[in-house]
Amino acid sequence: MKTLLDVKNVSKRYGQETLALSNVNFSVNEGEFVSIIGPSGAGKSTLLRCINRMIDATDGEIHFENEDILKYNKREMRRLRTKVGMIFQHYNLVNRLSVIENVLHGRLGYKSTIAGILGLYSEEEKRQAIKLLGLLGLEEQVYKRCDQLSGGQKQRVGIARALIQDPKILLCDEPIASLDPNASKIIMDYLQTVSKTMGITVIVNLHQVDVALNYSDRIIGVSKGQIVYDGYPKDITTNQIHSIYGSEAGDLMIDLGGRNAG
Ligand SMILES: Nc1ncnc2c1ncn2[C@@H]1O[C@H](COP(=O)(O)OP(=O)(O)OP(=O)(O)O)[C@@H](O)[C@H]1O
Repeated sequence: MKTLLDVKNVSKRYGQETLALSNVNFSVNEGEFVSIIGPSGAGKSTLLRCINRMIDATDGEIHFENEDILKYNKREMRRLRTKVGMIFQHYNLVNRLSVIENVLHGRLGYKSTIAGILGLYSEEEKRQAIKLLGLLGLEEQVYKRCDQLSGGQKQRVGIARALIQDPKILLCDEPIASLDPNASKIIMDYLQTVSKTMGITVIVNLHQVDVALNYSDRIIGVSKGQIVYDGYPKDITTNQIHSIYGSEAGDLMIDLGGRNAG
């Protein structure tokens, strides 16, 4: 297995008081599906934002395809961003634009500013957008405005927009937090398909422990900015879930099927 991402001794401070990440270490292999779980404020979003350099880690190294991305200049950062697809809780779509226009925005990282502003996309890019929307079950929605879609459909547009970048990795920050259980299942199934059939690595921040256990190759548990679990879903115990969630654990409905009690 080839390592795609290697996070070494990463810390992130906001101002003087908040140490959001403290000496975080983990690596992710190509094609792996990893869920990051932990209570509110544990540092999950901060971690994803450091990986795509939306924010800068205060300390440590982040290697992506064996290069330290914290040393990247602007041009290298632009190249990195085309390889990293982002999926957001609130979709981050332009609601007044059509579905296909939103998907094509995923190509902007490959274009000059002028071509981007003028919305100049090739026929091949448009064909690819329509193909991806078809794969995500949105063939009927291609020319609709995004504000006419359900939450689950919007998130599928978000996935299509990320995939048209031709990414190596998808970073998904609470992708199902605004969705009902049915729509959530559809989104998680698509993310799993992306990982298994396209070989794209997926890292997903999740609040729902049961979903993380069902879908992931690996679980990373974060508490107070530190990794407190890194292993297979099948090996996680109720005690470990309690140590990840602390006092919030009692509110979680976790069914480990009696396998890992203790
Ligand atoms: N821009 C910021 N400025 C200052 N502090 C911040 C900022 N963003 C996050 N924090 C703090 O850093 C810590 C980690 O926050 P983060 O959003 O990464 O946690 P999280 O695990 O993603 O939480 P949630 O599940 O609620 O989204 C929290 O204490 C938060 O208040």
